[in-house]
Amino acid sequence: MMYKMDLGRIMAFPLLNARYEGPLGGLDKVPRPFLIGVAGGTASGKSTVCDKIMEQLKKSGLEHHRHVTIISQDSFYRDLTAEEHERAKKGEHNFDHPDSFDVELMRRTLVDIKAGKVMELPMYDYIAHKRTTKTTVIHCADVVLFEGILVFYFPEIRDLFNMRLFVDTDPDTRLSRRVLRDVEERGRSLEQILHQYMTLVKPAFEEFCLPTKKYADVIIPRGADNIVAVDLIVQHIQELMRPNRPGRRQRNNSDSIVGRPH
Ligand SMILES: Nc1ncnc2c1ncn2[C@@H]1O[C@H](COP(=O)(O)OP(=O)(O)O)[C@@H](O)[C@H]1O
Ligand SMILES: Nc1ccn([C@@H]2O[C@H](COP(=O)(O)O)[C@@H](O)[C@H]2O)c(=O)n1
Repeated sequence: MMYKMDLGRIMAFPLLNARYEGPLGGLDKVPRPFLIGVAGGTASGKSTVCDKIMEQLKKSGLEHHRHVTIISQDSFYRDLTAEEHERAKKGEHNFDHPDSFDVELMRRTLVDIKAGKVMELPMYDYIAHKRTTKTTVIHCADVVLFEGILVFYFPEIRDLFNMRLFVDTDPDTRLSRRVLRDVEERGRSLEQILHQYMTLVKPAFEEFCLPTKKYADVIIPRGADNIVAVDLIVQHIQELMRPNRPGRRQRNNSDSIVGRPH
């Protein structure tokens, strides 16, 4: 019998829970889905890097075999109280603090995704400051990219990743991109953006996001402009997922890929 479990608007359909082995038969020891965490400051290019990785995995002809999905940590913002909502409208709610996220929901959802469950995740509306009725469905994914400012902050989330990337873009570049994006796409005034940035976003980046860079397997300077880094990452994923790869094994969380920074 199919039943629907409501996880605070994140739904799981356990009937469809059978682990998808795909056209390649056994997966050897490479975990599927292969879960990649992508962290970095606001407007560093996390989403753009994820898009490039997905695009290149598809371009390489793997689309017949590989399903790639991108999820945003923003789908896991806690619901705001009426009072918090009023503050958010003035750029005075701290969306960059770890307490802004529903970490347990995030963890359960990622664990379910790793277990092969079909999930439907709500998308986030930055104008209304809440999750929308629009959803992304995740099923049969071979590679899942999970991007967000604090995806490496929580140990219980960090430890779930098979690969960790940190997008390291100059703060001036990030601020200028954020201003343009938030005016164009998130319905913000310049004054509100700068006030929120200086009082909340920048201090939280320095306190909570930047220190998590040390957990990355690969640091990507300049984000999606760094074609070499993106190419190397894609090649590595392809190599890991190549069928019948000799010596393929489950990655230990302490393994380095290009070199773990200290
Ligand atoms: N390499 C780049 N060159 C120019 N603009 C970029 C570049 N990377 C991202 N952007 C733009 O900057 C903004 C933030 O990028 P995005 O990938 O959404 O960052 P994040 O996911 O880290 O917030 C977007 O408007 C995007 O189009
Ligand atoms: N209602 C919201 C929710 C989040 N933010 C800001 O978004 C940033 C995270 O998204 P990125 O794509 O930039 O990584 C974060 O810095 C929050 O300040 C917001 O302004 N309003």
